[in-house]
Amino acid sequence: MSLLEVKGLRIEFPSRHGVAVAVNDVSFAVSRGEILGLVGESGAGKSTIGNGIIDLLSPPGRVASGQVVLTGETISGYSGEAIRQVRGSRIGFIFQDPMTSLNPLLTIETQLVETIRTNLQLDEPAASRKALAMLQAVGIPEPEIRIKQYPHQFSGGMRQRVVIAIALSCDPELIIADEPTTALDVSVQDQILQLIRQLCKERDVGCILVTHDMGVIANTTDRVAVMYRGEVVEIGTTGQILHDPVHDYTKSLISAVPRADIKLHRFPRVEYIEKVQTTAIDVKNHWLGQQETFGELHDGHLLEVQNVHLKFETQSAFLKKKPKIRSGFR
Ligand SMILES: Nc1ncnc2c1ncn2[C@@H]1O[C@H](COP(=O)(O)OP(=O)(O)OP(=O)(O)O)[C@@H](O)[C@H]1O
Repeated sequence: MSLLEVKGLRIEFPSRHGVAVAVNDVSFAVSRGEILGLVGESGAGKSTIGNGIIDLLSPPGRVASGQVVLTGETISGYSGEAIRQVRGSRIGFIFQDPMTSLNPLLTIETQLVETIRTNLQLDEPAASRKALAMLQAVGIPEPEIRIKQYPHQFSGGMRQRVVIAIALSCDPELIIADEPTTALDVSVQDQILQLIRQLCKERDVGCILVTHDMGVIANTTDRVAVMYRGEVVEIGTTGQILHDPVHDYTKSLISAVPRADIKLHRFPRVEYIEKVQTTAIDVKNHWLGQQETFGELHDGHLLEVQNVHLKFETQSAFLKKKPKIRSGFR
């Protein structure tokens, strides 16, 4: 039996203007000790899935249909005390910015001990011993001294290690790590990812790793689900996805990863075009950074270029205006 099964999940955000479907018919499974990457560009619905699994959707978000099953128990539909018992003790969370997860006014010891005591019913001395052991496990040097300190006395990477210690302190079955290294200095990003991987393997904890970065996927995950506009367009082992991608969108994500062995003289080539109507768009030989030279664009098409989105309502609008860039390279 899989540790976690997500079956046909649909998450909606109703508003006065209609219902935005953020996640549509998403299914995947995670095994114990497995790192599953959820990858896709901004707005693909990755974080919404993580939040939906543990009922942390920001209002008015709601799980409209589908099921989330943890070790055979259907937890979708849980609320109040039932979902609080799942959060923290059975599913741990690691967010992007460690400062939002840590209370700046409390020592690391207080925060770890409180979490452990709330979830594991240990007395104070036992919880303190476990807190110290967790700091050791995540590689904090001189943990007996550091445990008495406050978050601002730690570097960003060390703070994220503390957050990992808190997330794992209650022996969860699953960790959801949402862009856990995006806010960190490049020099420590890989160390943190390898730490998450190592601890999940050692402790047989499943992990959903949310990222927009194919480089992170390549170095950290066992399997990958590629998300595009709220749907999983491709799922497979990391090796399959990286070396033998099937979907054009996956191919475009992979080609956007900078490679040290290839010297680029020009911007990366446009890789992915979605036709929302039937007329073809010829964007061959046009390069990002030279948007004004795009040619042959036909009425009513939406053109997607890796992480750069260009939207043209009509051909005449394109001729009159410069294309609008909604988001740039990361
Ligand atoms: N509070 C909200 N209200 C309305 N719609 C929302 C809300 N939160 C998310 N959405 C919708 O869900 C979609 C997916 O958002 P989500 O944050 O899950 O994407 P993501 O893939 O995690 O991107 P990012 O990496 O930028 O966080 C958004 O495009 C938006 O339509």
